[in-house]
Amino acid sequence: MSIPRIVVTRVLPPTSQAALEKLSNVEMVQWKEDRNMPRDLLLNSIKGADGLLCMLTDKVDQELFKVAGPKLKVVSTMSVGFDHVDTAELKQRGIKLGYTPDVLTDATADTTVMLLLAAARRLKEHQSCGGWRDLNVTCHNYPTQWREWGPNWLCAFCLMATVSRHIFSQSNFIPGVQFTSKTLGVVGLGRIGEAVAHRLRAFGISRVLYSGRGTKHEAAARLGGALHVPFHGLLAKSDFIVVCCALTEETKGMFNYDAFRRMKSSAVGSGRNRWWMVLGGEIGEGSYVMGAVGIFVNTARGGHVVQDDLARALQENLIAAAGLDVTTPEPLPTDSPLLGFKNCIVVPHIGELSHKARMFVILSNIVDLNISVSFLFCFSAVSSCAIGSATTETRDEMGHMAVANLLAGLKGETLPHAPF
Ligand SMILES: O=CC(=O)O
Repeated sequence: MSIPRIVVTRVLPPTSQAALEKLSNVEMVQWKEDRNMPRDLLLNSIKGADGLLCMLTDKVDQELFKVAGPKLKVVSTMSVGFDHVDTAELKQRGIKLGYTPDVLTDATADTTVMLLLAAARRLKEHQSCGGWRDLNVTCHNYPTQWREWGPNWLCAFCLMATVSRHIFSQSNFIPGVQFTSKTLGVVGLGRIGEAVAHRLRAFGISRVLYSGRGTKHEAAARLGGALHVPFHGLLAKSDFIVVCCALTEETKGMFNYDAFRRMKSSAVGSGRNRWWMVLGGEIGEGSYVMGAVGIFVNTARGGHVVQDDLARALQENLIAAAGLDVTTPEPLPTDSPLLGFKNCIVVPHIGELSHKARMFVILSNIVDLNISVSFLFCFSAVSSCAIGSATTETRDEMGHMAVANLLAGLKGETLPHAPF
């Protein structure tokens, strides 16, 4: 019997890489550079291979299966999502699929809460601008001078802002909003969705709504009675919306202009909120509003969102703020309008950061806590960005699971972690 040939598209986290390197009786082609394996090289290498260990950034489509040929027995992806794999074609060819569920639930849920907090408390604008345009600060750096604390600083006194418009001229800071007594809408109450809701209950969220296929009685009960509602109901009733579902034909583009239009918003400037303008007279776009809700966070897949529609919704103040871990494409081009909004915080699906970029993020965050700037830098610093699961523990575990799936598949055994 010939030695099985495997293709591994990236260097794995240290301990699973070591395990991979110890394998005997396999012929391995591994892409060792700290960027995605070029497509033509992948196609070239996969010819006649028995197994593929890939990342969420590798497209495993008809073309790849065709080129691989009949020997391919297993595709092991080091990710929980497998929307990059053409599962219909894979099944038809009798190829097994391995993935890495569960281990990244906590890390991704933490990232979701981090983004929700950052968006809800307006971290990007408050931190980068110090709250005072009057001091001639730019929005991408620390202010040259911090304003002293005051009782109305960055707070939601709409009328007062109008009266003192000369003081607040041009400032368009929307105050933060806390979670207490608010409603959370979870799109997809799977493992990650439940973990997010569980965490946010501790922050004082009073009601959890969820949408998606079917009622999740057990998860709903664990959350103290989460309510299953239709998607449009969730949009209309939730103060915060988190996307935690898989990307499928059904969920692709589900957050379009119409969806954003249906979300709650207390941001000033949209037609629905004109009463604020009436009340507030001269209040400009995005001025002070009490408790801005209508916050959208996506840590699932960029494909859930029609990005131009999100930009338009932010532009028109249809929603109060957004937090994104995932975008289309990844990395997001540095000229994307989404990066320009003060109320849109974007982090690069940090899974595949290079060590250099990772160090830069860590250092810059520690040194000056300038999240927006450091992450922006990352976009241009690395070729492949994918954060949700980027903790050392999670990544190591994912690597081991991916190797175990690959080996089981090569031996024709049942994969330890398979989605179907
Ligand atoms: O996004 C991360 C994953 O699917 O593992």
